[in-house]
Formats: sequence, structure tokens, C-alpha cells
Amino acid sequence: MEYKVKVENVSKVYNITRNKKKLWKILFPFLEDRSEYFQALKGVSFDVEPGDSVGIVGLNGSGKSTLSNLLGGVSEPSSGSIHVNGRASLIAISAGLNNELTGEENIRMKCLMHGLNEKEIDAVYDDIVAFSELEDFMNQPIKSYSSGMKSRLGFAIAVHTDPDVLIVDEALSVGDDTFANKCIRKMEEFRRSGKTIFFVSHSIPQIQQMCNKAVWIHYGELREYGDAVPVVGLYARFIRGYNEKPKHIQQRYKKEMISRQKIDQYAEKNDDTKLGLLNALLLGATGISIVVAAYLQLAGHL
Ligand SMILES: Nc1ncnc2c1ncn2[C@@H]1O[C@H](COP(=O)(O)OP(=O)(O)OP(=O)(O)O)[C@@H](O)[C@H]1O
Repeated sequence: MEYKVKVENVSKVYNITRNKKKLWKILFPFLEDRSEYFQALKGVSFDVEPGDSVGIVGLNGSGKSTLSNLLGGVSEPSSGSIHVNGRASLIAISAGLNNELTGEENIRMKCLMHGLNEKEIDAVYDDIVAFSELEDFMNQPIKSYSSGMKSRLGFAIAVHTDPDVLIVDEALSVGDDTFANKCIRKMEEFRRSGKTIFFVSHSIPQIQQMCNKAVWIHYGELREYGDAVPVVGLYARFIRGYNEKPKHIQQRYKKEMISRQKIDQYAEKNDDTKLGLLNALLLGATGISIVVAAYLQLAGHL
């Protein structure tokens, strides 16, 4: 079966070393590597078929936003690959919006980024403003908007730029129910027209309403992927069990899982080590030159 999105063995690793920029570390990174890394995603693979609507569920900090940012091309996987047949549009709260620009300027900028020309932007501008219900705020810089207002704007822009793949990252968890329902209706319209949707949400009923497939990410690993009903059912059962446990047990579990995501060895893509070797060689060569020059000077005096 032809796929719309193929996620293959994707990992995302963040360098969380505090003293990354220390001089000795830059000069001699190979002497003692105290780097610390955090594996936010580990070996995640799944295929999405055209027309699938995929819910992404998981506890707080499990890696849902990391995955949606990778799907939307906002960040790159550390290893593995993501192939998207089409143009993805990521709607996270304020993702891709510029705080210093006004609502109108943001609409124009984001539409341009999505490949619309001036004429096409003029044609959809009023619809975007009307959908966002932010008519009175278009001339204000969006730094004065609430997070709910920003997500309305983000959602309105994304659905009017005709993306093949729509990624909605918790945009509906803020704002009022009427607006959330309007967004759900719009997403259903998208789904009916055969487009792919990824929908990150903490709301199990919203996922059940919207999605035919679900991904359960658990502390960076793919725990389940498949038809939404069984996957969400398993997740809901896990959450019930988890919530029944006393707070200190929940916290201990969380700490243990997060500590497993910390690793101290990772071959980063950048060439820090090579750079360090070069620095050390240069330093060594300078040292030898000084010794030789001093010796020659001394020999001259004898
Ligand atoms: N830039 C970063 N540097 C280091 N660690 C990061 C970075 N971004 C995310 N993380 C860590 O990666 C893990 C996954 O974060 P992510 O935001 O993807 O989780 P989430 O499932 O979306 O959480 P939530 O439901 O709370 O929004 C978390 O432990 C987070 O602290």
C-alpha cells in the first residue's frame, strides 16, 4: 500500500550538557567526555496511509511535541528518516508565528512561507480572519495575544493554505468549546477530502472522535500503533491504573523512566571531536615552535 507519511527508525537526541561551552571542552573534547544527552525519541517507526487521521497520545513529556515538530519539518531527526508525500502544515500554539509582527503581517508571512502568492493571499485573507474570530486584533502585534488567540490564528492560517498533511498540536486544548468544535468540524472536512491529519491531544474523546489510527508514545518509545479504538483503549487503561497510584509512586515511576532516557555516549552529527583534535595539534605545533625557537636562540648565544 502506498504511504502518505513514512517514519523510519526515528530518534531525537538533545545535548543537555550544562558546561558545553567550556574552553577546555572545546580544545580537548576527547580527553574527558562529560556530555549528557537526552533521548526524547528512540527508534520510532510507523507508516501512515492516505486519508488516515492519526491521534498521538502519551503522558506529559513523553515526546508527542517532539514527534509533531519532526513531522512538520520544524526540527530534524538525530537519526532515521521521515518521508512526507505532500506539504505538511504544523499548528502548534504559536509555532511559526512572529511575536513582533501584527496578526495581519503574520497571516501574510505564513501564507508566503506555505507558497501562496500575493494574489492568493488576498483571496484567502478575509476567510482566515473570519475563521480566527480575531477581526478586531489584526493590527496588534501578536505578543499581546493570549495563547488561545495565537492558536486560533495558527489554526486558521494552516487550514486555509491547503496542506496535504495537517498536524494539530494541542491547538484545541486552549480556548472555548465553540471554537474547538469549529476546528473539529474543519478537521473532519479535511479528513473527508482524503487528507492526512496528525492530532496531538490529551483528550481521549477528541481522539476517538477524530482519528482512525493512534500512536502511543511512552517516554520516547513507540508503545502502540494501529487502529485508534484498541490503541486508545490500552492507553486509557494505562492512565486509569497510573492515576490510581499514590503521587509518590507516580513520581518515582516518572523519574525512573526519564533517567532511562538520559545517555552519556552519543556520536553527535557535528564535528566537535575533529575540531578539538585540530585545536590540540595547532597548540602542540605552536609549543614545539616556541621550544625550537628558544633552543636556536640559545645555540646562537653559545
Ligand atoms: N530542546 C530540548 N532540549 C532538551 N530536552 C528537551 C527539549 N525539548 C524537549 N525535551 C525533552 O524531551 C521530552 C519530550 O518532550 P515533548 O515536549 O516532546 O513531550 P510531550 O509529550 O509533548 O509533553 P507535553 O504533553 O507535556 O506537552 C521531555 O522530557 C522534554 O523535557
